[in-house]
Amino acid sequence: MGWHSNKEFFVSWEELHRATKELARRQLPAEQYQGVIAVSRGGLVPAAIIARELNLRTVDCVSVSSYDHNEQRDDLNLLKDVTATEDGEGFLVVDDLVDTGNTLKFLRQRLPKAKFITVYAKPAGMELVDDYVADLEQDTWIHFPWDMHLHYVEPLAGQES
Ligand SMILES: O=P(O)(O)OC[C@H]1O[C@H](OP(=O)(O)OP(=O)(O)O)[C@H](O)[C@@H]1O
Ligand code: HPA
Ligand SMILES: [Mg+2]
Repeated sequence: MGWHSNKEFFVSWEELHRATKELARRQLPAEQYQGVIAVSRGGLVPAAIIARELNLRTVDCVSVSSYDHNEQRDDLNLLKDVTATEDGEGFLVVDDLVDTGNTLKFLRQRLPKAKFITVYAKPAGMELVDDYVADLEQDTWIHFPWDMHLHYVEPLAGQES
């Protein structure tokens, strides 16, 4: 868990789909875009949904690796670059969330003309993103559906002490 906080926010597949479709709706009209760039890996599922809703068939991805320095991920480098565009003009860059903003700060240098959108945003990174659907407090850890598994929970009556 490392730098995880006490508060947790669990996102189901259905809720992620709903929120990402809402994000797509806000990007209309679709004709202003040439394609979508997913920020791998968290942005892959949201980017697929955005591309489907906006009928964009050019989908590229970018992969960023980070190193932990005193719990701050401040040293980023490109593991996989974008080939679909030089500067991001006419492209939507999609990620699952912006937290500290380090990932998007780095990608804005690479793709200065792109529009950056995320499904969720925390306060520290909000100004790095052009649009998002829901904001959460900085000390809330978001759990995405691909990181989870359904499991049994005891009934309330069985939890009485
Ligand atoms: O705003 P930041 O503080 O940079 O944090 C947000 C980024 O961190 C997570 O990705 P991560 O690098 O953990 O990799 P993953 O997408 O492969 O899970 C998340 O998917 C965002 O891309
Ligand atoms: N959840 C999942 N991945 C993350 C988060 C989060 O809250 N912040 C940075 N990467
Ligand atoms: Mg990511």
